[in-house]
Amino acid sequence: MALISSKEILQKAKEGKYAVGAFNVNNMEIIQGIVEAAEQENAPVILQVSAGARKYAKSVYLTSLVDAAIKDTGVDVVLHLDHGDSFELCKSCIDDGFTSVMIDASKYDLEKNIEITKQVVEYAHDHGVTVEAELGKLAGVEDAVKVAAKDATYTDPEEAAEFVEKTGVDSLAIAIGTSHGAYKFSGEPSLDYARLEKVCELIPNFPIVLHGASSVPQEFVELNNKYGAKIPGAQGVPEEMLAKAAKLGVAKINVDTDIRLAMTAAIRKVFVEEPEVFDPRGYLKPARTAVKDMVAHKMQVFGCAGKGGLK
Ligand SMILES: O=C(CO)COP(=O)(O)O
Ligand SMILES: O=C[C@H](O)COP(=O)(O)O
Ligand SMILES: [Zn+2]
Ligand SMILES: [Zn+2]
Repeated sequence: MALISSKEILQKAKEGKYAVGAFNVNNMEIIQGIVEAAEQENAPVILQVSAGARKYAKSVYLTSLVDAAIKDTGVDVVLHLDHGDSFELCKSCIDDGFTSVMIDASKYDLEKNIEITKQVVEYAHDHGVTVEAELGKLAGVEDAVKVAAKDATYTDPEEAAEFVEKTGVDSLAIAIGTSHGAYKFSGEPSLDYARLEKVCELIPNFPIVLHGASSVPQEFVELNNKYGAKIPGAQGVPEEMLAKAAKLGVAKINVDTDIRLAMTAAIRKVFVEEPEVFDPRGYLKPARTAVKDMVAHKMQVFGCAGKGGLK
């Protein structure tokens, strides 16, 4: 039981044609819910911290809580920086004890993205830390975009191969039609599987990462709306599409929005149905259980349940 880098678990996932779930964490209940799900399902697990999460909770709280979760459950955990936007932030997280970092320089041109990513890879590998990078742009991508626009934002497979070769990065996030948040598709959900297959053909045995991969389960959306939320029309990536992506070569699948939806629905339910409750444990306990159950289900969908290090 330890904090581990993502090297081995993502390599095994790639070989086994399943994906490891990477879940965003912001507080104790979220960490507990996820790690308890990993224990129950005996699944490998990645806990990821965004710059915003680090600002909200502070590295020292998050790293201490993750240490406690490992002690409590015996589960191996990867502690990963999500969407690091500079070398300095990645370095700071490595110095804080993170075992994996993402350098997201996808907003820059290819040359600058390669340059910044290489700098992070050098420092990270010196410290036994794995690095994820990103090529292509996710945000604002619609399934109905015209081919020219689509080619400009989706990841170019040839460029991906060049990028991996030149940077020495350990995994790569690509854009094939997913996007962050609760509103992913305006029409029918669709992913560019052909592009994913091409990337995997050009860079074999290399872990591909899918961001913006929440499913936005309609049961959570309806529960939230029933108890006072206003999130009409929220739509995510259907589970069967994620299972297919994992089979085709995606080894890490990122989930944040579904955690938010599951937690908030559980809390709203208590507030509406039990208005006499004002002890935070009264609503945070069901919220934690909702996270655990949702994450355990994801681990089955991604195929990583049963692939963990527990005896
Ligand atoms: O990609 C993510 C974090 O990096 C999360 O994506 P979602 O918004 O789909 O949960
Ligand atoms: O990719 C983004 C994640 O959902 C993290 O979101 P955040 O920056 O609001 O913490
Ligand atoms: Zn993001
Ligand atoms: Zn992301």
